[in-house]
Amino acid sequence: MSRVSAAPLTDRRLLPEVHRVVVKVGSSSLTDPDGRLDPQRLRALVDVLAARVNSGHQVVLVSSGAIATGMDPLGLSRRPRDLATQQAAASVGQGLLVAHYTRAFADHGLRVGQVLLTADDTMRRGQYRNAQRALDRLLDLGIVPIVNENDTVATDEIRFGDNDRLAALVSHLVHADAMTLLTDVDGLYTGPPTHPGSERIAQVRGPQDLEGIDVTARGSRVGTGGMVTKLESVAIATASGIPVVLTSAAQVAGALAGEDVGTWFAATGRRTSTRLLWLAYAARTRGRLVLDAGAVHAVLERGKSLLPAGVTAAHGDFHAGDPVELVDPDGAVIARGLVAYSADEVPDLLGRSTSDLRADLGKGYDRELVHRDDLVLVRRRPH
Ligand SMILES: Nc1ncnc2c1ncn2[C@@H]1O[C@H](COP(=O)(O)OP(=O)(O)O)[C@@H](O)[C@H]1O
Ligand SMILES: N[C@@H](CCC(=O)OP(=O)(O)O)C(=O)O
Repeated sequence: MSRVSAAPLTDRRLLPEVHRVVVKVGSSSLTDPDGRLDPQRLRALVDVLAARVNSGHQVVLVSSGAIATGMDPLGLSRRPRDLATQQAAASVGQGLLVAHYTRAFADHGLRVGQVLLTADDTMRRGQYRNAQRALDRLLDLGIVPIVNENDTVATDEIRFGDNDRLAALVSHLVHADAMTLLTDVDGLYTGPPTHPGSERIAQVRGPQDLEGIDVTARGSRVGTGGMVTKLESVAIATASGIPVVLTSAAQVAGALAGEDVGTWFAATGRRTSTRLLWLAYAARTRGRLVLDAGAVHAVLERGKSLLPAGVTAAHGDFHAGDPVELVDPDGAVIARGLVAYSADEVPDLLGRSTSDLRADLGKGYDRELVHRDDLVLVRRRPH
């Protein structure tokens, strides 16, 4: 029987009981040494996930590997670097990848459903609800959703590129009890795993446990994000109450059984709105607003909206509704927010009181520059 609960899971030994898990597998765990899809590795993963589903649990699989799978049919010996060829490879590879999953899960009597998402789909309310409904229904029908980024329509500016952060947002979307990130290393190490002296970190209780850890080494040849995007993903998930196990695909059975494999990241916060989660951790900002000392105090200490009067400069080319950074007079980022005006309107507003703006420019120009509901304070990042 699976455990259904609103409180974050605090003990990894309870993982076998949780109802809904998201499992993200990276390209590096599905490929051979030449970077091509290795169907044996895919099957080994499916065997473990199918056993879990067949024992009454739900699994959402976030799988990379479309580009890697498309390399062979396109005659590419290396992973393409330019966006257009990556999109072509993903377009060819995604269908083949899902065909492999369809066959492998069918051997266990299970069906799969393909779900392709863009960053927008995990953030904008209309799309978000749609994706949530579809995923919920698939799970209710006993189907295993297989999620990937919709590579062919994602442009450079808005794409995730890696699936690590997508997996965290999907975990939030489906109210997962836990997330598992599977990669080509068996856990987080104190430094690049190939360096002598680097040691596996068994447990991370919060950002403080990550101080001094070197995650800058390039990832595998086929993967994209490396450990940096994995820790960003972990930060998103754990901050919204979802604990994470990071380990290798070879250890997935042990990880889901709650054994001491890989690295366990405890939940650090509670569920929050997806929009603010996105704003805090994942959105790419379009500009920055420089606050004076009074505005910094109002935003940080008094929970206020940001008014034009407290802003001394605006940089960037943003539209109303875009994410921007709020920085203090020294340039340190203190918050992120959705700005209510476009970049060309802002210069006329700066430093002016709302009554002055209303009298001069008319009603509508007395609104906040960034409303409190559209603002998140920037927490320390774990790297
Ligand atoms: N401190 C660290 N601990 C573990 N792995 C690290 C660390 N720093 C860098 N890495 C690298 O991150 C890589 C995994 O990322 P990536 O290649 O993007 O995998 P995936 O395709 O699974 O997303 C590993 O191969 C490893 O070399
Ligand atoms: N959507 C892309 C994912 C890119 C990728 O390689 O991601 P990852 O292996 O998770 O670092 C694909 O399916 O090829």
